[in-house]
Amino acid sequence: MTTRVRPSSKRCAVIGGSGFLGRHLVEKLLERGYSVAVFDIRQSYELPGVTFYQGDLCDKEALRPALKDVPLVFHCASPAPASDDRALFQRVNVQGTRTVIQACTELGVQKLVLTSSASVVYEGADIKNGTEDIPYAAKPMDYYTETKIKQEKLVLQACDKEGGLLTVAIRPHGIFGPRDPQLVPILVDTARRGKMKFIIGDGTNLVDFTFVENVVHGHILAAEHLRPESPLCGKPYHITNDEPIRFWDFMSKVLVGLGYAAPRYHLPYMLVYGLAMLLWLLALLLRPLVAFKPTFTPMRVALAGTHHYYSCEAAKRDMGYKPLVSLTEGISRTVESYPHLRHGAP
Ligand SMILES: NC(=O)c1ccc[n+]([C@@H]2O[C@H](COP(=O)([O-])OP(=O)(O)OC[C@H]3O[C@@H](n4cnc5c(N)ncnc54)[C@H](O)[C@@H]3O)[C@@H](O)[C@H]2O)c1
Ligand SMILES: CC(C)CCC[C@@H](C)[C@H]1CC[C@H]2C3=C(CC[C@]12C)[C@@]1(C)CC[C@H](O)[C@@H](C(=O)O)[C@@H]1CC3
Repeated sequence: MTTRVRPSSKRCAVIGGSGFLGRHLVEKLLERGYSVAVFDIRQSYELPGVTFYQGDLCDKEALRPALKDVPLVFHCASPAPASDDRALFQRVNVQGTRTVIQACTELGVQKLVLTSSASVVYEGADIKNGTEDIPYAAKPMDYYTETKIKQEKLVLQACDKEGGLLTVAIRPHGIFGPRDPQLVPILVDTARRGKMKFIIGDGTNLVDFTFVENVVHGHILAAEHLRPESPLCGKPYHITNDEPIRFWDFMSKVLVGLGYAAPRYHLPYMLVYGLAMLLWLLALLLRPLVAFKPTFTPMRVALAGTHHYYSCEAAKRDMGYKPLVSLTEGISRTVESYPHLRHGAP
């Protein structure tokens, strides 16, 4: 007779656990007494209590050992949003997520928590205090968003309260914190090239930036509250700092904290957006001849010049969420963590 090993409830797997959010999540899970299997295409660190499995999440056979006897899986892997490789996004975020769901189902995983994004409802127009019932973007602004929508739908539709896999999606927005590979590094790179002198639009647009530890907290609460009878099943939840801030104030605080000048001169939003569209088209047309990647993409310009902040009331109500780290504290911890990006650093 074969006896099935009952997975320990303090075991979990983090797909994408070598990444920025993934590693912060792994560290907090370890602190809370979980043992963690990390599955990622690359291994970026070593930690006691973590077993690494290196592989591509599109490969079910590679995934199986990492998800075996694990009741809880976090899926926070994705190609970098800055990539413009549509086929890669489609393969990893859509096909790969299908594979993750199949593997979870076949191996008897009980809960799957997906890191989605608040951008799944953003199409360039203002969103003020947006709730989870806003429809998905009909015209997603880039391939990343297009495939995050498909991915979230797949995961939420897979939720089976009748003894099968339970699923929930967390939609963070503008994650920042120590070791972030994109927001602060891109900002500093743009400033070092002298391009952060300008404010796009009138500078009053409010945006959510969310400290990474709050995002982690939201993921763990979601996992621990996900049960067949809970309202979380098959639902998306915004996780924010609950402190919308002017986009340009946030950028200025980070820049000034690192010793750079804050942007000062205003440029009309429509002018910069039009130029970004032109550049994007040019880059597309010239791609066979020269490869160049504009810094100011239409998506980035839209994010910099419109309101986009979201309500996290549903997460407060259904899982007792409350941000643990304030924006001011988060910004100061982030700035301190980048000595090598300070103005004048070698
Ligand atoms: N950073 C943000 O502002 C933000 C905001 C909202 C949502 N998200 C979502 O959060 C998640 C984590 O983002 P992040 O900022 O930590 O990104 P990241 O690039 O630091 O981490 C992603 C990880 O996924 C891994 N990965 C990529 N393709 C893979 C594959 N085929 N197989 C296995 N592993 C693979 C990468 O190696 C990397 O370690 C993503 O799903 C992203 O869409 C990020
Ligand atoms: C070039 C300048 C105008 C600004 C430079 C900073 C930008 C690089 C970041 C400001 C807001 C950021 C952001 C993302 C990427 C980096 C920025 C554009 C995301 C698009 C990354 C992917 C996430 O899913 C999005 C989300 O929904 O949270 C991010 C939104 C904010």
